[in-house]
Parts: sequence; C-alpha cells; structure tokens
Amino acid sequence: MREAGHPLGDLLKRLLARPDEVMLELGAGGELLVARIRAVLSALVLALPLIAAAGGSDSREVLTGMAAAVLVNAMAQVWLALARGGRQRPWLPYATATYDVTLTSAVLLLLSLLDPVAGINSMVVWCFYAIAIAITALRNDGRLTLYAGGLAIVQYAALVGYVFAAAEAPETLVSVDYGTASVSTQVERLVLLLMMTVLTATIVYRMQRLVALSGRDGLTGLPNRAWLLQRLPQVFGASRNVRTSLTLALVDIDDFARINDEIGHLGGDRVLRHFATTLAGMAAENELLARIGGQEFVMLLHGPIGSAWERLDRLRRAVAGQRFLPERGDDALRITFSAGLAAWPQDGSGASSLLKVADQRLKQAKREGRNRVVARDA
Ligand SMILES: Nc1nc2c(ncn2[C@@H]2O[C@H](COP(=O)(O)OP(=O)(O)OP(=O)(O)O)[C@@H](O)[C@H]2O)c(=O)[nH]1
Repeated sequence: MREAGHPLGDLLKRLLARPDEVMLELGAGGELLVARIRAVLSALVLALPLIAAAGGSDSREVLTGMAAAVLVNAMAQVWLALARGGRQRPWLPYATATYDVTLTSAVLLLLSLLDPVAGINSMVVWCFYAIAIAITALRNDGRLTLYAGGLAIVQYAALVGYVFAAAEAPETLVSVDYGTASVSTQVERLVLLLMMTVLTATIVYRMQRLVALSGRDGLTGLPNRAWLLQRLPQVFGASRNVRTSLTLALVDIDDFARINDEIGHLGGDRVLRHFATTLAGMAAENELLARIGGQEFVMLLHGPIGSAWERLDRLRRAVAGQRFLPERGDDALRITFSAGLAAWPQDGSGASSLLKVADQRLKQAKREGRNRVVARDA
C-alpha cells in the first residue's frame, strides 16, 4: 500500500475520501448501534419531567417537558427503524448527525430564552455536542465526523452571537445559577468543539487504517479472505436487485511448491506479486479480486459462466505462453495456472456454496493435468 507524502495530507485525503465498501458496511452496523444508544438515552430523558414533577415544579413546565421527551423518544424510534435497513439509505448518518447536533442547539436556544446565560453557559447540554461528534466515529466515515463537527461549531457560534446581540449590555451577562457569560469562555468552547472534531476524525482515520490493514494481503496488496467474505454478500444482494449473473473463479498457480524449490521463497513471492498484477489487469474495475491463500486467488467476474470461462481461458493461454524472469540473471520461468468456476446463482446463492463448487472444479482441473479452466463437473 502506498503511503502519501505527508501524514497530515494523508489523514485529510483519507478522511475526505469515500470509505471502502466493507468500511461502509461496518459503518451501517455503527449507525444501528448509535440508534440503539440514542433510543436508550431518549428513554432516560422521559424521567426528567417526572423528577421535576416530584420536586414540585410548575405543572405547565412539567407538561411541556413531558411533551418534548415524548417527541424525542418518537424520533429516536424512527431513526432506529430506519437504521435497521442497513445501507439502503446512505443519507441516514447525515440526517441523524444533523438531528443530534440541532437538537442540542435547540435545547440551548430554549434555555437562552428563559435565561440568556443558561443558553451559553450550560455545561451538561453543551456536552451533547461533544457526544454527537464522538459517536460519528462508530460510522467509520471521516466525512461525517467533519460534517458533524463543522455543524456543531457553526450552530453554537450562531447561538452565542444571537445571545450577545440580543443582550442589552453584553458585558453584564450574569446569572445566579450559571455565572457570568464572557466572550473568551465562548471562544474556548468553540475551540474545544474543534479539538473534539479533530480528535474524533483522527480516531476514524486510525480505525480505517486498521480495517484496511486487516482486510489486505501484505504481499500483493490485494484484499484477503476476510475482506472477500464480508464483501460477497453485498455484491450478491446488489446483483439480485438488477438480475445480473456472476461467476466466481478460484484460480491457483500450478506446481508452486516446485517454483519455490527452484527459485527460493523470495522468488516465489515475486511470482505471486507478478501473477496478482496479471489477474488485476484482466479484472474490470467493478469486479473483485482477492488472494485467499498461499497461491490461491478468487475473482468475481460479471456475466454468465460461459463468457467468464472464455476470458479466463484466454488469460490462461497468454500466461502459459509468456516467460517470467524472477530476477536478472535467473532462468526465465514458465508459469501456468488452473481455475475452477462456479455460476451465481445457479451453482449456489452464497459465498461458501460457490467456493465449494469452484474448489471441486479446480481439483478436477488439477487432476486432469493442470493448466486448464473447468466450468462444469466431469
Ligand atoms: N513464496 C511463497 N510461497 C508460499 C506462500 N504461501 C504459500 N506458499 C507455498 O506454496 C506452496 C503450495 O504448495 P501446494 O499446496 O503443494 O501446491 P502446488 O505445489 O502449487 O501444487 P498444485 O496446486 O497441485 O499445482 C507451498 O510450498 C507453500 O510453502 C507465500 O506467501 N510465498
């Protein structure tokens, strides 16, 4: 994997980039988790007007609080129901982040209408900005963190501006319960929100790096088996919707143990990298390629098994006809491969059934003498 020149440049580039499909899938799981946390927190909010009522508060205030708490709970249930749809709604994380931040601003605005200093000096409600920014980390999308942080800073700055502009004497904004409101404290709060955003964005970046590393094969840079098994169900789901056919190919370099014996393990590694590049050259942009074991690769090709066979067999002939020079001075090496194909959905509707069929056909290709592509059972 290529590193960008400057760590900060790399961080910003990665944060602003669309995350990898597997990352987005994990992020959809994070969205559901956030929706569940929001539902639990909202249920706790219901207790606040009841506590106020027990404390002898004004019945109108209690009823208003109750109505607001019910509304917050109803919204939390709506977000939860939408989050259960997985990645069907790409706008959902943005909608919920907007909701979380704007709800915090709305409560602060309400407080400021009762007592201007309460609106901008309240610590507890203000902390919900920080929570709203922090939980975007669970969605694995840096763009969302930057959006939520930016929104919180803009909304809070607007609220502070409004409170100071509306005050008759801004220098004497004092409250018995909330102390003195000063411009410097408010600037500090805005800086804290910025720090929270940068911190959360850095966590997202690190998480993305870890997921990317755990889903990649270190030698070839291709996705590995874990990544492939996460990704395949989504691809099958998308293809089911548009009714296209797919072909899974299990591709295996022939006699690789002998190649290792002849040119050494490092030479074998070079062969693997060269072969991975050759396969990648054949795959279309939206087709999958992964290294799932030693000398074993999986390709997911678009189209019926017949045309996939033609493409792979053409590649097989081309590879067998070329010679690979592992290192200057070495003897040129002839590489061949065998492949077993399985058609989706005819040979299996899931990853494991397709891999099983493709493996049987690969074994058949090896039994029949290697250097061949098998697309149906003997
Ligand atoms: N250089 C190198 N060799 C590897 C790597 N992973 C696995 N191998 C070797 O790949 C070889 C696989 O051998 P086999 O499973 O017998 O397969 P084969 O020799 O290709 O035989 P057929 O598949 O039947 O054609 C073993 O010698 C492994 O040590 C790797 O990352 N680098």
